[in-house]
Amino acid sequence: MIVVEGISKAYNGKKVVDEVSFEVKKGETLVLLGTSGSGKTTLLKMLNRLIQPTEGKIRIDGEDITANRAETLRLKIGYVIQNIGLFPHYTIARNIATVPELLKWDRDSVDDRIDFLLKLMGLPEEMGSRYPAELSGGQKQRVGLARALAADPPIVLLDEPFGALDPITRRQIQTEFKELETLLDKTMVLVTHDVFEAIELGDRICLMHDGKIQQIGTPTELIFEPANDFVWNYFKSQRFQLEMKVLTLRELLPEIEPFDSGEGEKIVFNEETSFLDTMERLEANKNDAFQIAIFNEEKQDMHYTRKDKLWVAFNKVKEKLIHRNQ
Ligand SMILES: Nc1ncnc2c1ncn2[C@@H]1O[C@H](COP(=O)(O)OP(=O)(O)OP(=O)(O)O)[C@@H](O)[C@H]1O
Repeated sequence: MIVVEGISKAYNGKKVVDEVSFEVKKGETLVLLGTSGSGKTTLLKMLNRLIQPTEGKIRIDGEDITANRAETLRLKIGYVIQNIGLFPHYTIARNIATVPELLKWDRDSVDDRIDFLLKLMGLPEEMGSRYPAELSGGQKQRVGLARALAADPPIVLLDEPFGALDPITRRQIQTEFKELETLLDKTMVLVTHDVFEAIELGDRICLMHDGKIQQIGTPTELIFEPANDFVWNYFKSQRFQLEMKVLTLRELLPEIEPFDSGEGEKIVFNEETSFLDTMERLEANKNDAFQIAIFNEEKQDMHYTRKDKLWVAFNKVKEKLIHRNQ
């Protein structure tokens, strides 16, 4: 667990991070979202002591992070930096092996770990002997993540980990990232200025502006219960799509009228799929004569319905959320 208490950073007397406090629970992903220059990267770098705060305290699992040497702290914190930052003169394998080698793992364990991580990231084994310049942007990004995970750190900090990727690759890697089992129990803090990425990956979002937290909460809270005008305006231009993105089929389920014709094509969705992703997948399917099956993993149960009934449920749930907050 990470506890940040009244952290500030000032340059030339101006606070670029201004008395920020929050907690990140074990296994939780907190996204730092905000406009350019709002202090996200500075805040992230204070968590692994790359930047020294002007005031405030940071504790990890109860211990002040300044209690030990910065190098010791960094060994348990994986870090994916902006623009990937691979060492150009090292092979991919050596890049991935950086931290295990610092930790003086034996050769066989390092080699096994490299093989495991290349596989995990969907990269071919032969890539280990290539150099960063011989990889595509998406492949480099995967290597950057593999390197951060190399020594299996309990905490991972990610600064724009999918920046510099085209939107299609970006989305694909985000989805893969979300499904990586290795990351399930990790405590993560991720910086992005991409609102959809924040909703996709964050358990909670911390929206920053001018060095201050404007709101911290679940994606649904930020969209449907904005704390102030800044938060409302920040999401305004994409509001409708964002409403579709934060609501999952699980949240709509109580309002979805069942429909089962018993025949015809069925498209199966997991409950955790967002309404936006559901609709995009349905739009891509030209044949309208299908049924929708929503799978509830806990109950191992299927809920059958139709596209128009999903829209009705979405509008009902949205109305309820809006009214609750008036
Ligand atoms: N070493 C420094 N000296 C002076 N000012 C700095 C320094 N580092 C950062 N700043 C300023 O602090 C502010 C916050 O920068 P930071 O990089 O944390 O923002 P950010 O939210 O991560 O932005 P971006 O999304 O553009 O990366 C900016 O105004 C920046 O110019």
